[in-house]
Amino acid sequence: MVKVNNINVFMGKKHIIKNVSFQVKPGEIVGIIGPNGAGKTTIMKTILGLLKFTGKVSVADRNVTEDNHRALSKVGALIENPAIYPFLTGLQNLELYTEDKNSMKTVVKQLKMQNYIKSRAKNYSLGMKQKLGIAMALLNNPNFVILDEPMNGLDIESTILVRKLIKHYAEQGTSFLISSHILSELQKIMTRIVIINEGNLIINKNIDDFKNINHSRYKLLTNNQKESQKLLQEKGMLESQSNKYLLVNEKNIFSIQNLLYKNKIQLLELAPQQIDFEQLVVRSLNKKAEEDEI
Ligand SMILES: Nc1ncnc2c1ncn2[C@@H]1O[C@H](COP(=O)(O)OP(=O)(O)OP(=O)(O)O)[C@@H](O)[C@H]1O
Repeated sequence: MVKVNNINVFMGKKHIIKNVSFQVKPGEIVGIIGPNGAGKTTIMKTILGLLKFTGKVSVADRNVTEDNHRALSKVGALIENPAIYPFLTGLQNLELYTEDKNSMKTVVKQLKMQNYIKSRAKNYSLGMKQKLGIAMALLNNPNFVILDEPMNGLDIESTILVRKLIKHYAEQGTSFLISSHILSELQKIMTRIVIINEGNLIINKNIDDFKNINHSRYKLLTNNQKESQKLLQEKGMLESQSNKYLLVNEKNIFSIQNLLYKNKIQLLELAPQQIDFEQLVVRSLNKKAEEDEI
């Protein structure tokens, strides 16, 4: 559906996006994650042909360039603040962009905006404006939707609603590229994760593969941690340690049990290390920084 191939973006002399490549397949929900200033919005704008770039971007096999946006006819987007005319009603704003009034009404209903859609947008709250922006991105049955921080300003009920709606559209084949700082929100919907740091793509994985990559660590507790640590270090089997546990690799757990047994050390606990999604992302970012230093 969407192919981003080796793109580079410069702003002045600053190299903002560095050889980034990834794809979004039909029905995929790709979460784009990274620290502030990493380049997430820049990548989104590049795909929309809003910036000068080198490399190749294509949507449904048609190239997007800064001067040619024809490939984007079935692409919806919400980038930064939605472009809303304040003195028009929400509905009038939508009517400016819609090709089909029935599908527009469906989107309004899906986002539960009926109560205020006929009042002027200048009186909308932040969350109401955000929902109008999302509605604009979903107009005209898009086959690809870009959402930059879509949950900004939304209350819990709206967040759940938008999440369900994104899933619903994806099930019908619409692809999504979504950035967010609320990792737990993206975690619930994304099917692929792309991590960007300082303009580089450092992870591009199916979400299940991503969750599994760091599950190979086990935490170990024995009745003699000091001696265990020494033995494991000698054998090169100690990955790291926390206050309470020694951390080891799954591939060594049988050898470790033998080693402890031979040395008459009692095993108290040996279990997979549970880490949450946020820690996985932070660890991926740190790992890349460590590799760069070597
Ligand atoms: N118009 C511009 N001129 C110069 N530099 C820019 C411009 N727009 C963005 N940048 C720089 O490009 C880099 C990437 O910015 P971008 O907005 O893409 O990051 P982001 O990952 O979306 O960040 P955030 O999470 O804070 O929104 C930053 O270093 C930023 O300072």
